[in-house]
Amino acid sequence: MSFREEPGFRHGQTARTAVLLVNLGTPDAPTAPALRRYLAEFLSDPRVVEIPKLVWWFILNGFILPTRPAASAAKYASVWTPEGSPLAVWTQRQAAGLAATLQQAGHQVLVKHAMRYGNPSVASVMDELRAAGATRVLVLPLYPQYAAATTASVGDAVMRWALAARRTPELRFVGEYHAEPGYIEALAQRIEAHWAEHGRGEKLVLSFHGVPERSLHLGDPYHCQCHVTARHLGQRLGLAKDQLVVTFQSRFGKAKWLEPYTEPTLVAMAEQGVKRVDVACPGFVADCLETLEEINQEAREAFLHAGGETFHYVPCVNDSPVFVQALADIALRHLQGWPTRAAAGEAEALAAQRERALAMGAKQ
Ligand SMILES: C=CC1=C(C)c2cc3[nH]c(cc4nc(cc5[nH]c(cc1n2)c(C)c5CCC(=O)O)C(CCC(=O)O)=C4C)c(C)c3C=C
Ligand SMILES: [Fe+2]
Ligand SMILES: [Fe+2]
Repeated sequence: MSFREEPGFRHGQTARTAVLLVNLGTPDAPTAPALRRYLAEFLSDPRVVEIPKLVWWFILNGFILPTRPAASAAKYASVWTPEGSPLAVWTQRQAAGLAATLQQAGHQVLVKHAMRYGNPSVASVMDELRAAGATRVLVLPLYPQYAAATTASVGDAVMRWALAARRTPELRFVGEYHAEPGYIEALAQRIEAHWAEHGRGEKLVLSFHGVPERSLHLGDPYHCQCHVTARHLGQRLGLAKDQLVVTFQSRFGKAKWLEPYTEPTLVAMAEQGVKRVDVACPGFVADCLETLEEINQEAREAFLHAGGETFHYVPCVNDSPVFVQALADIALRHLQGWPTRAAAGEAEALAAQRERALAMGAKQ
């Protein structure tokens, strides 16, 4: 095994601290070829589909990749913006907002974003950070609830990059922030602002991305953390138990996933006489295909078709200042002990100068 060449080592170069935001990723374009590349990478991750490798290889290459890309591309086309995929646009804005917030608070920290699948890849951004002199990297996955399929997979990608590095930076990973006060507050304010503008539904449905139910029995804390987020949010909004409904969406394949499923729940509500619902997706911090198409188009249609009258989708926290501040709070808590102040950088440069002077003295 050979290890990557590093940027040339220079005495006195200021060691830099970095924060890397990582989200799931998205195709480069709403086209079948771009979807095929993206889905091939995404669905080949053993963290995402946990069935025997060979069996899955045949299913993926024999059935899914020949058909799903075209169908998914049409869905992506319905939410694509002039600036690109919504997930990519919001993630860039979150990184820019976090950089500005940390800078305004006097911290000199590099902030970049990467995508677990697609571009910019985790490996390419870690290379950029190393080239910029980062020797300490805090990895902050954009998933408030920990799941092996998402959070652990981000860790895998960073550690895979590190396995081939000559000089590995110091690494820290944020695992979860499902009960972070700033995140709950950002969600609550989004919902309250929506109510102030549009009025309230009879029920607030909180739809989280699903995972196979098996992962719950294998010890994944995701299901529990979704419910904790929902409980905090319900308390903050002053909702009674029967006004709040937690559901899980985006089921993939035939296995049993976390229940209740979002769309059948909405249909059942409409059939039972609920006329008006609000739906929010707290597990997604950025609007994306799963919120804008699956919820705001498909689930809306199903609810209205089943007799519901008014369906309101509440947008994700995206780049709301309260959420960006929450990201900064989480980052600063995990950065403790690492130099992030300009003064600390200068102190390091001075120490290096002293080291050089001592080395020169020793030679004479
Ligand atoms: C195959 C199984 C999947 C698991 C397990 C899974 C978990 C999971 N996903 C997210 C967040 C997102 N998923 C998104 C899209 C998406 N998810 C899957 C499959 C699984 N997800 C697929 C095949 C797709 C692609 C779209 C499609 O073809 O249906 C997205 C949106 C990306 C975008 O570009 O907008 C997000 C975000 C979480 C949080 C999660 C587990 C907790
Ligand atoms: Fe997903
Ligand atoms: Fe979906």
